[in-house]
Parts: sequence; structure tokens; C-alpha cells
Amino acid sequence: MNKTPIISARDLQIGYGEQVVLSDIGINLREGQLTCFMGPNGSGKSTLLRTICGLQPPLKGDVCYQGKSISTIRRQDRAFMYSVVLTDRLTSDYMTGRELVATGRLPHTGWHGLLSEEDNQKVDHALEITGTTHLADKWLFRLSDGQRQKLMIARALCQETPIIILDEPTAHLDLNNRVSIVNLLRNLAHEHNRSVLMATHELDLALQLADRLWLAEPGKSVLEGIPEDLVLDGRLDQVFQFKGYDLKSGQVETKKTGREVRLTGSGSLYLWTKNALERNGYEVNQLAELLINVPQSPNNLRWELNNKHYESLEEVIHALTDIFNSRND
Ligand SMILES: Nc1ncnc2c1ncn2[C@@H]1O[C@H](COP(=O)(O)OP(=O)(O)OP(=O)(O)O)[C@@H](O)[C@H]1O
Repeated sequence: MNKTPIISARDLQIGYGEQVVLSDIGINLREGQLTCFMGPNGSGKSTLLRTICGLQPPLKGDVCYQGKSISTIRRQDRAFMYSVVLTDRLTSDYMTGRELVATGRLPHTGWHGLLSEEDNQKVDHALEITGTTHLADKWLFRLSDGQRQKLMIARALCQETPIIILDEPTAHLDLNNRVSIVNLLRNLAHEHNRSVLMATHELDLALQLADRLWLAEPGKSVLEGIPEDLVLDGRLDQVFQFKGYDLKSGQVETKKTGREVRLTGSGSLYLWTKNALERNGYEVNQLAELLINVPQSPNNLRWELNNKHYESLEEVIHALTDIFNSRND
């Protein structure tokens, strides 16, 4: 699945006046894909997004839309190419959710700004698929940051552009909303052939759901590839310089105590048991002598250790502490 790049750049350099943020950038944004743009704080993600949108000029090189330099494309024409959800505050809070979403139709309504029946249906549809219909009549200043963020995404949908660019769209959202927004963006890419580019710090979601990653390497350039390649060949590690986080297992590294236990069992009960043990400094080793039998079903939560039964992992950890402490005495 090698889709055509809709946005591309070669030898691009970005920054502010004398301050070069990233250089030698060669990037392709592909049609029908979700691309997540990641990198440490201050590495230049927002700067590159703004440069791609034509909101700030590159220091060197050019960004092209279907091979044509965006600097030669009129601003009003760009509104049919990109919809943008940046982190800047809204200019006015004195409008309703629906009015905000409807501003996404402005490039289509002409100078009078009046919405046709079809425009209204598109606003309704965008509210519906972002789960914000209940916010339509609420004043923006009465809404939470997360609710506003979802309306901004609805507004971008309404604009019906081939490219959607978002800067940290999940920043204020709770877990369910973060997952649903990233899934929504992925569906827009796959089912509606949009090119979606989002800067994000959501490593787990990006590794699972992005078609491609762009990685901003601080002070250097942008690396590009599919998530698994970037993990396996070490480029993700090179960019983030992970400390205390094991990327391959997706786990935070905990202090090892040299205390080992063996586990039987499977599924989520096995995983949560392992999690509790490792968080408390125990290592799971299938050759260890001490055995814990993990319950088979969540309806019967009983762990077995040394012929005794425990009804919570907290009790199991206490029992293990006693066993290992008595061995050291
Ligand atoms: N308006 C500006 N003028 C001058 N320098 C700026 C400006 N905005 C950002 N910078 C600098 O450019 C660099 C990149 O900032 P940018 O906001 O693009 O990073 P980012 O990767 O989006 O960071 P974060 O993950 O924290 O949002 C930083 O060193 C920042 O201080």
C-alpha cells in the first residue's frame, strides 16, 4: 500500500529568524493514511505543522501540495486543501458549539456566509460523528477544554478538505475520548481517503493506530517510517532517549530485587498479576521455584501460593514479602 504523497518537502529547513529548529527535512504525507508526528517537547512539531499549513515561511526549501509549492497557492484556496486544529486559543468564546462547527463551512458558503440546507446537514453530521450533538447549543465559554477540542475536530470535518492537520488533538481528553478521537481520525483517513497528520505525545496509541510516524529528532531532522520499523531499528529510541521505559514491552522499568516467582495462568489475569509483581520488584521467571497459580476466571478471584489461597493481589504481595523476608532472616 504505497499511497501517493499529497504533501511533500525536500531539504526543508524550519525555524525562527536565526534560530534553526529542524533542517534537511524530507517528508511525504500520504493519501488515505493517519500519520502521527512525534518527538520530545520543543523538538519542532508545531513549527513544522505551521510551516506545512503556510502559517510561517520555511527558512529554506519548500513545501509542496501535489507537487506545487504552497507559497504560490492563494490563502483562500488553501482553505479547500487543509483544515487545521492548532493549540491556539479560540478568537471568540461568545458562540455556541454549533456556530463554531459551522465556521468550517465558510470556505464553501461564499461571501454572505449563509448556510444552505446541505451545509446544515454537514454540520449535523460532523456533530454526530464526533459525539458532540449535545454541545451544539451550549456557549463555548461554558465548555471544558476537551469538549471544545472535540468541537474543533467537528469543525475541521465540516470543512471537507483532503488534508486534516491537528496539533495534539487529544491533549485535554480522558482515555475513552482519546481512543475514540484517534480511531475517528484513522477512520477518516481510511474510509474517506483523507490525509490526516497529527502531532501527538500519545506513544501507545500512535504505535497501535498510525499508518506512519514522523519523528522530530531535536536539533536535527525528521525521520519517517511505519511504527514497527522505527521501533525495531532503534530510531524511536534514538529520538526519545527513553529513560526508565522499556519500549519493546511498553512497560515502565522497575527496580529489580532479584526475587523471582513462577506463574501459571493466561489472559488478562496473568498480565495484571505480572504487572503487580513487577511493580513490586519481583521478576517473573518460568524456572523459579516459588509458584503462584493465577485464577482462571475473574468470577473466582483466588490466587494460590504455597498451598494457601488469597483473594486479592495485595494479599499475594504481602504473602510474598513475608516469604522472602523470612528466607533472608
Ligand atoms: N514564536 C516563536 N518564536 C521563536 N521560537 C519559537 C517560537 N515558537 C516556538 N519556538 C521555539 O522553537 C522550538 C520548537 O518549538 P515547537 O513549539 O515547534 O516544539 P514542539 O515539538 O511542538 O513542542 P511541544 O511538544 O512542547 O509542543 C522550541 O525551541 C521553541 O522554543
